[in-house]
Amino acid sequence: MVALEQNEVIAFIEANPQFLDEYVTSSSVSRETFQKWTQVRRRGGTQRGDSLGKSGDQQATPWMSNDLSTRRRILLDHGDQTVRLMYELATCCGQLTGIGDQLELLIHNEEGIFFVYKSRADQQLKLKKARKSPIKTPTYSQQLNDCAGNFLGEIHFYASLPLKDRQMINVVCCWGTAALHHAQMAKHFASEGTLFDNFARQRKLSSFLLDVAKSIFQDIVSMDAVILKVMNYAQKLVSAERASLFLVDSKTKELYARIFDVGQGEAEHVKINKDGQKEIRFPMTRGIAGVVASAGKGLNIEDAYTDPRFNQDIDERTGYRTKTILCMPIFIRQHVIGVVQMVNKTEGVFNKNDEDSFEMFAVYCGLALHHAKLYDKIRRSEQKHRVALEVLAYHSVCNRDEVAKLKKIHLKERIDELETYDFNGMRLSELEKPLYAVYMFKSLFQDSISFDYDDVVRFVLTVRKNYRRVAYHNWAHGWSVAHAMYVLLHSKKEIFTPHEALALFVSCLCHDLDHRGKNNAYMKDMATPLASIYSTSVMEHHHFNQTVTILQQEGHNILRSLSSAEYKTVLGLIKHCILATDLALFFPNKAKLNGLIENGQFDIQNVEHRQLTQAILMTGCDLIASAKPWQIQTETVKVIFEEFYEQGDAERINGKEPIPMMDRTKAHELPQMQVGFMRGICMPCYDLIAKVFPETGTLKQRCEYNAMKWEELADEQRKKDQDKKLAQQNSHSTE
Ligand SMILES: Nc1nc2c(ncn2[C@@H]2O[C@H](COP(=O)(O)O)[C@@H](O)[C@H]2O)c(=O)[nH]1
Repeated sequence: MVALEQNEVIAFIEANPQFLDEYVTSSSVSRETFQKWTQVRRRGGTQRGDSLGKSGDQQATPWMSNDLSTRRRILLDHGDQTVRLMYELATCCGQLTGIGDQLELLIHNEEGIFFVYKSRADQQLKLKKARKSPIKTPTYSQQLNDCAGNFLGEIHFYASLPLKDRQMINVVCCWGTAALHHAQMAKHFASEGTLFDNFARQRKLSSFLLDVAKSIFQDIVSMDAVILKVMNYAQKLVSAERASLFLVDSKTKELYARIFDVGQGEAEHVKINKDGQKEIRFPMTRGIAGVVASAGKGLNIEDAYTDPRFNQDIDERTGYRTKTILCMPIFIRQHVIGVVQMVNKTEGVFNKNDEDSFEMFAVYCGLALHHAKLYDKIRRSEQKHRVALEVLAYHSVCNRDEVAKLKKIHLKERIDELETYDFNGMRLSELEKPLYAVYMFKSLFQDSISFDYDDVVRFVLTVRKNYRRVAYHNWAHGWSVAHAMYVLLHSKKEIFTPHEALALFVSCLCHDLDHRGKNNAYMKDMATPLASIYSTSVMEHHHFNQTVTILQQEGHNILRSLSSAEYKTVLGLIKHCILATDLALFFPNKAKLNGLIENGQFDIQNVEHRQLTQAILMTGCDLIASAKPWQIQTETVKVIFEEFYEQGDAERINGKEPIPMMDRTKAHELPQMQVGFMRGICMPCYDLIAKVFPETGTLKQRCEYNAMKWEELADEQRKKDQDKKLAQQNSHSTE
């Protein structure tokens, strides 16, 4: 192997700078040799890494020494001096790369961009405004950002830097800026005791507050239980011998102990019994707790008996000797609702940290109290609600006499008059309607569904009881809609399965349960409780809910022979059908079904198509009055508008202008409104039904006839109005 001349070696290295870096940092060179080399680099006055910037820091900064504890101390002691820490970081980079005299540190702040240098005179760091256009361009710039990504400054290198050095600087600066962040945090905490104690305390406080939050939201059982748990935490948090919670009695301006004397460790506390025998109660003008509750500010008392405000009575009553007190107000919505008091620090007095932690604890205590109060309030209102439901259920369920009375009446095998849409349910007596409803149920399902006859009787009678005595949306309407569905199902038994037919019939009978004679728009405008429960189809959701409530009453479950899966399916279909009676849903349903039929895609065996058909059938039955003989139509419309006008009157009383249809001052426009309703809703509905079930064509014809009759009346009304107008004009002209 030929030995190379020294100048050949130097020429090669200068021509291949990365070779030296790769060789020096490879395993060919031992750690000791590497460190010896870097020490050598450190000693030379002009050698790389001794100074920083032009003025240079001639005093070498031992970043390369083995023991960096001194440097670490400098970092921690200057945690709040960002520029100093950045200077140290730049110095470190200079030493690592060996070009400390060929780099500069620039910092950016709201006043501009500045060079950082150490003055030779006093070795202090100085800032010098940087030129807008620098004299020379750095070969490499390392950005320095803080942990939030804010730009702090940059280190400019003016010597060529191999890739490895740049990567090393990048890594060091990443760690350096993170260390800078933590040094700042540490400095902040260090002002209140040792760094690590504060971190430990913060960690303990955080886990305590997290536990409190968990106990509030996860295992809340009662207000006392939560408060007791919270008090125990707090007592341990500030190492107090005892803890007490006093609540403000705003009526008597007193404080009373909700939980008193939560002892160290065990869960012993003086539970306040209901008759108040042991209750600790005193005026808000007395004691440290009274002062804190009145002023709304915390107090840290180092020697209770030397403080004139201290109330010794309680010590005398309990035989306990109070020395130190830490007392904080508890706020809910800016009001002091109580005070929480820690007594006798286990060692010494309560310090600043205890005060800070306890202040934060008091917030959580307020949260716990507030939540517990809300929870107790909810629990009480739930009990009240349950009682109300029990009372309601008792009075809204049919009684034995009603059932016996109905069962006495013999049901004919067949009531054929019921098998036509023209049947006039209005002429039935209050007893015949439920009887005929039971008959229709029996006639439709006796061969397909197993049911208890008495259940059906009770169910029908209770459904009747749960319709209100409003002008139109009453039991007679429910019965009439169920009758229309009966006629269809009786004539076309094969269309729907027994369960589908059952759902359809029951839905019609129940579809307006507990209707108040007001529509959904009214319920929403008046912000009624129902409107706050249901966001869409308010009344229809309520009608369904009432149906389920009745089915759940003892002796009313007409579906009890179904399996749980069948029951769930039928109930789901009942919900679908009742919700479909919301006229707002008719239009999209109609458009969909018409589209399927016109495109030749309609398939009655398709589940979705069946449900659409069921929805349109519900609307058709719901509006059956419009397809009844004219006499029945006019009688029904009379009560419909009576109900409309009552709603309009209620809206006026509440300062709202009713729509014309509900405005009794526009009663003369009724015929025209009916024309609109018949032509715009009823006719399209029956037209669509006839497309699916051609034999229902009579409904469409009857509806057409009624629409024409309303048009005649509307014409007559228009003529009258014109004559009246003419007469008025003539009378004005003669005057
Ligand atoms: N203007 C008219 N409105 C009518 C008529 N028949 C019924 N209706 C209204 O339609 C819906 C039906 O839904 P329901 O389930 O509540 O009965 C309802 O708002 C009725 O007031 C009519 O002939 N004219």
